[in-house]
Amino acid sequence: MRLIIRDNPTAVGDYLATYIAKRINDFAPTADKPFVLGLPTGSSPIPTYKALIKFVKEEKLSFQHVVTFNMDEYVGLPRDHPESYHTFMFREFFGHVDIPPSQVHILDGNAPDLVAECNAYEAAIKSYGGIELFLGGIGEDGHIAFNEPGSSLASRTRIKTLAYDTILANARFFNNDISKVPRMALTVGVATVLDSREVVVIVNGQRKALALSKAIEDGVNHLWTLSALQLHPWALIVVDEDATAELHVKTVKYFKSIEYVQEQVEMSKREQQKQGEEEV
Ligand SMILES: N[C@@H]1[C@@H](O)[C@H](O)[C@@H](COP(=O)(O)O)O[C@@H]1O
Repeated sequence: MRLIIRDNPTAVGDYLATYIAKRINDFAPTADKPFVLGLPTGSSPIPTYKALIKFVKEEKLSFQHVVTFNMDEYVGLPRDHPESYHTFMFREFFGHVDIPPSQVHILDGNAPDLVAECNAYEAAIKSYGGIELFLGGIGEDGHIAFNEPGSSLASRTRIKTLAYDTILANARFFNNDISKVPRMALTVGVATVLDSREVVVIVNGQRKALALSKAIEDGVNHLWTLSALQLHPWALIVVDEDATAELHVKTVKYFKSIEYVQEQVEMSKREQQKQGEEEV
């Protein structure tokens, strides 16, 4: 697992957008071989979405051949409600990039048969050969998607009852009226996320500092479902300075040193390449 620390949420967003754009461009997606991207909602990904939109406007990136799967959706909230994750995604991202709407997948929290809806979602992910990169956010209790504390680390897309802490945290999107926050959601499972070839998670702010330390400094534990990332062969967590508040100084120094060494390696690769080009 790698941990990248940036000064603030905007710098986190810029880092992630550059990272994701490079992954998509290097993949060189086509209609027959689309790039399959998992996406989150919440305030954390907004700076990343803004920076990605800018790349698309500057024609440095295209979502023409990108297929997306969102992490979760509330149950019972009308699709066009301002706080549904459908509305959020089109307002904050899809409405501003060149993705054909037919390539967007978001769970339907109003489906007549919610279990069938979840099973069909897993099947749709499989039909595309799995997710290439899953971008995620976390809750203050360390939940990834809506995999609340105690969720099975082997879980798949399913219906989840929300933890009281999550209902309280999300009340800010419903005029601070707890009674308006849906009690249930559909969410991809921890195993769905772990099946992706790469997982990238955003953690911003001091209120998520404890979750970050539990997830990376303690063992794998279903009470902090983000910790399951320790089992993933290619996981990256990008955080702002505030989110590191509960980490040991040693942990922060260790991950910063890894990034520093990586930069040195890349710099010397670039220099060798330049020298080679000059010799030709
Ligand atoms: N189900 C979503 C999560 O997928 C998201 O990661 C989290 C973080 O929200 P924010 O980024 O606003 O803190 O909110 C909800 O709980």
